[in-house]
Amino acid sequence: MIELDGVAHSYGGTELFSDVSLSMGQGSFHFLTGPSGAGKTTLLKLCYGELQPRSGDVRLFGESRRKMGRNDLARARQRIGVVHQDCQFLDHLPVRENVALPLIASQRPVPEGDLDDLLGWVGLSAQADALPPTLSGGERQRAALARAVMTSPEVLLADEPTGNLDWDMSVRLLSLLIELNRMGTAVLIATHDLNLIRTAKSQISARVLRIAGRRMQLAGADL
Ligand SMILES: Nc1ncnc2c1ncn2[C@@H]1O[C@H](COP(=O)(O)OP(=O)(O)OP(=O)(O)O)[C@@H](O)[C@H]1O
Repeated sequence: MIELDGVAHSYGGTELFSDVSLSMGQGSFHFLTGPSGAGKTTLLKLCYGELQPRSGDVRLFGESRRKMGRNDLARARQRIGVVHQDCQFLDHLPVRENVALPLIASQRPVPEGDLDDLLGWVGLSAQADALPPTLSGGERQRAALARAVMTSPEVLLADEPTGNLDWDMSVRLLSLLIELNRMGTAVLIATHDLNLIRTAKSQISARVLRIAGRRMQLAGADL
């Protein structure tokens, strides 16, 4: 579904990484870990076509990113859900409208029953009419996850989705991501949290990739 083949990326002439390859197939589960600044967010941006690689190829659903026009890219991105690290919301709109935004923005109808189900799934039914600034960190992350899956994406990319959460809330969020994966969504989570990775690996089969020193490798068996 998403493939990176010998990809390199640099900012302002400084190479961040090179020769990175990754294949996210249907129903796969990947973790991406590595030190701060190694390029995890950048790699996620390459995976959803936000950035073009300096060299190598990125294929989204079989199509090379280089050959995709704006409409092709928009179509591919409708099949990819992204939970961003900073999970921004429109603060003047209630949670339910924020969650529905991907449909509203692409002028698609919002099935209210599905929206209610989704809010229930992430445990935010009681907060549906609240404004984002009143949410806790865990509630914000769950609202961001609900928004990312509103369009039933085939792939979900999550950038540090448990970044500011306590352990119980991290495990709760992880269980939602695992449930989504069991329903067939390919999932990639960028995280520093090795305990989270170990917890996930006790429940599902996941590949753990580590990006460091400008290269990406499979992490050791202890992870
Ligand atoms: N648009 C940009 N222009 C220039 N440099 C950038 C840009 N985006 C990121 N960088 C730099 O590239 C490096 C990698 O950033 P990136 O956010 O991909 O790392 P990361 O592994 O996700 O870090 P963290 O774990 O701290 O979130 C950092 O040194 C960052 O400052």
